[in-house]
Amino acid sequence: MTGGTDMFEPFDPYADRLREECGVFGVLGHEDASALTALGLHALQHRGQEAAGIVTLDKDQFRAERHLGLVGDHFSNADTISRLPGMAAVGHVRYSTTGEPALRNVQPLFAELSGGGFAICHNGNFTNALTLRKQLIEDGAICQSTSDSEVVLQLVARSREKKIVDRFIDAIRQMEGAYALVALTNKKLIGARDPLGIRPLVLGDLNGAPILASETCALDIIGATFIREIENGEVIVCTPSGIESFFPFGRKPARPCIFEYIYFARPDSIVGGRSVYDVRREMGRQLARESHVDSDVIVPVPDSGVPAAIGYSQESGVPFELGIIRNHYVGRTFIEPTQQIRTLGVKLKHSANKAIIQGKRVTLIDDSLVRGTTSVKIVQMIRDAGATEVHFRLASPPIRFSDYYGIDTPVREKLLAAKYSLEEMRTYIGADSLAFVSVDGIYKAMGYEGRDNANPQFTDHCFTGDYPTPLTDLSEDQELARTPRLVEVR
Ligand SMILES: O=P(O)(O)OC[C@H]1O[C@H](OP(=O)(O)OP(=O)(O)O)[C@H](O)[C@@H]1O
Ligand SMILES: NC(=O)CC[C@H](N)C(=O)O
Ligand SMILES: [Mg+2]
Repeated sequence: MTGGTDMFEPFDPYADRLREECGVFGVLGHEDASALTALGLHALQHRGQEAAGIVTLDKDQFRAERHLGLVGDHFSNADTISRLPGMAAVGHVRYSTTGEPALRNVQPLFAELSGGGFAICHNGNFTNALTLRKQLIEDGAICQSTSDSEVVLQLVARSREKKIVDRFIDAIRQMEGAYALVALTNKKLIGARDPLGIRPLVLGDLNGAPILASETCALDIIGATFIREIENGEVIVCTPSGIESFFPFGRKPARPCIFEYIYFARPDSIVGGRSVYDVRREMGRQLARESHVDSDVIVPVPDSGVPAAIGYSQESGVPFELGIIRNHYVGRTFIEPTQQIRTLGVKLKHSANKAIIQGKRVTLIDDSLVRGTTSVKIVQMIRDAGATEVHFRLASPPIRFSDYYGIDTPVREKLLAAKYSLEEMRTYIGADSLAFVSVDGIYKAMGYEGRDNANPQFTDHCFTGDYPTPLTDLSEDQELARTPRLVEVR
């Protein structure tokens, strides 16, 4: 059986798919602030590979360095770190959701406010930023970027409140959508999570210095102790004399994004008190309970399909083998130069381990299927390696809806599960059978009886279309606002 791409549309090996989000980091009161931030960002690199930046504070002097590219390419040498002295720092790794991947949108963003400097890092996406930005520009604001995150800076600058924390709260009260923010002022390190806690943020401690980071893996790399998660709707303010918390939105139940568990967070991170690795393995077990098919070998699609495949194998008793080898020197933004090279497609990243595959009935396990780009190529590759049957199992439900909260999913029409039935998808990817874990199944894997439809425990809009916030920018014609007037050439 071959991939049925011709039936539906031309196969596009460059099709964009689920992308990462962003990672944020901050530290206050440590002499190695910039080096710690560089290490923290390195641990968070999986959350965004387009750009990275660090802003430090040395007495009253802020210093900024921002680059397109990876953390290791720009922040791993002593020269860079020595250019960024100071006892406090914030940093960011970016995968753009609003605003093109150009230098002017690379974070931390910085503004000279009446009370002093203000640097800000944002993971997430504001769903009313374009609407607010249009109003701000009409009112005379000079926007230096096209990023949604800059709107917070503009609103802090315009706030009539006196104290910086009040101005910050005044600004985020006007924002809709998802955010984990880390900001640095002349005296304070500030963190905030949106009212539903859609995006993650944790507090750590390194010898008395508070650390804020997207994930616990960024604490582990610097030997910091995990203290707690920042709560949904919490604003946390760290100063040399202590830590204060504010809840400007009151207390509501949280609805963190379930995709952190499925794909985004690093498996060694603890999110919401759960090991991401354990949850993924449990999702694999649940998948086996729901849709097991006889085969000789369970093969994960590296990287993020591995823990689910281990769980599936444990539950089904079918042996787990590394039937696909991943090339670790291929970045996700690898640019293949010619059409001839392009057609080699996935082999740049994945290759079949023939010794394991030949003559076997193979069950492939991946965490998610977005446009089907990976699965089409992998199924064909496994058949070419001599598999007698190829079954595909997904440790998440079909992704039928776009994300507007910091994950760069393609537009809805390009999501395979939004266009096709299960049988059409099976034909498209060329597998002998195809199954996804159910929505209730992922909640079971998280320790619940199922999804609480009256008060869902997570935001799972990608599967259900149940968006937990207003989507103001979608209801207006924002096409013009999305188009940058300036192209940065270098
Ligand atoms: O259906 P598609 O559009 O191909 O997208 C789905 C694939 O994308 C992700 O992997 P990715 O290659 O981004 O990263 P990973 O190496 O961390 O698994 C995900 O784990 C799937 O394998
Ligand atoms: N993926 C993200 O979290 C992106 C943050 C922000 N919306 C940007 O585009 O820069
Ligand atoms: Mg993958």
